[in-house]
Amino acid sequence: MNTILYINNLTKKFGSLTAVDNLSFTIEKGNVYGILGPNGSGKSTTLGIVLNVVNKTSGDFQWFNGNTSTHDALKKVGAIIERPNFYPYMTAFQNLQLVCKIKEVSEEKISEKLQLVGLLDRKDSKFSTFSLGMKQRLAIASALLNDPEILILDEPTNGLDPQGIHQIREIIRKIASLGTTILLASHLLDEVEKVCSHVVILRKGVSLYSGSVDAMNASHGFLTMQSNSMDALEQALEGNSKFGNIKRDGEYLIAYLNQPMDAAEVNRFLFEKGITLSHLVKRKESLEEQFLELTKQK
Ligand SMILES: Nc1ncnc2c1ncn2[C@@H]1O[C@H](COP(=O)(O)OP(=O)(O)OP(=O)(O)O)[C@@H](O)[C@H]1O
Repeated sequence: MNTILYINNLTKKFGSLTAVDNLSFTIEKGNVYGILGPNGSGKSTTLGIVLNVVNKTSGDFQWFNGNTSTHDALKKVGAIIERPNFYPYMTAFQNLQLVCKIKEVSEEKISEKLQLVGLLDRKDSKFSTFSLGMKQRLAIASALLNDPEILILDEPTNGLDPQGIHQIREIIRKIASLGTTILLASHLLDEVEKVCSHVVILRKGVSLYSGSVDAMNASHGFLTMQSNSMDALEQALEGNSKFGNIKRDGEYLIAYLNQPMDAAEVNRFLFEKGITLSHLVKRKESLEEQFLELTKQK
């Protein structure tokens, strides 16, 4: 495995508030990672720490197997963590020329990157005439000028209209397909589901889930049940390790599965315990339901 970033027990406190709490995860080359969480869950703080603009309180992180200093490693990182800001009276091309000078890279890359973000035909337009979506696309082109190993984006589609959102997501997918690793922070589950292969779900700085989006989708689902003896039903389910979280929801009991189990097997198990069901429905949670469930708990 080719590790791009390794984060181990990272913690950031602002006074008494713990913004990032013992966070650990690893970014491997070639994947698209999402840090997903509601506002204030610590996404931007985490990105700030690994980009050396926020000081950590404890824990560590290591870029590229620790073979280079963070300062040198960050030369191989492209990041957009603020609203795109360029010179308004200069054209897209002129702005990127300036970035090339600062980054000490060849201007030959400019057309290639403008093409990638769909702005080549607007290269001679002034930045001030760009829509927010175009500004964001120019920022992506700018961050890619030195062909970074990883592109970091903080809420890349914030404030954009549906078409702008679609364009940015398509561009992210294209960049990933060309081999660049991507880390993006988002509060939009839908965005992470559409764009990312891996996800770290944060709530109040704590990681609730870390793994592939597919594995999360492949949860074993849950059952909604009703019986004339709800207490006996609850007790029977609690005594079987195949069931995880069990909770009352109005007249129903909801039981999440730890392992695969079909409705017939559940029915048989309960019947053998002397419990008959008046309602039994098995459902698979959507990623959204899982996300809401995860961020609600604890
Ligand atoms: N400089 C700071 N001083 C004090 N508290 C801060 C500072 N920066 C962030 N915080 C707090 O840390 C917590 C995490 O903030 P952070 O911006 O990392 O969350 P986020 O998940 O990126 O949310 P958002 O999408 O709203 O920016 C919040 O409670 C925030 O108020």
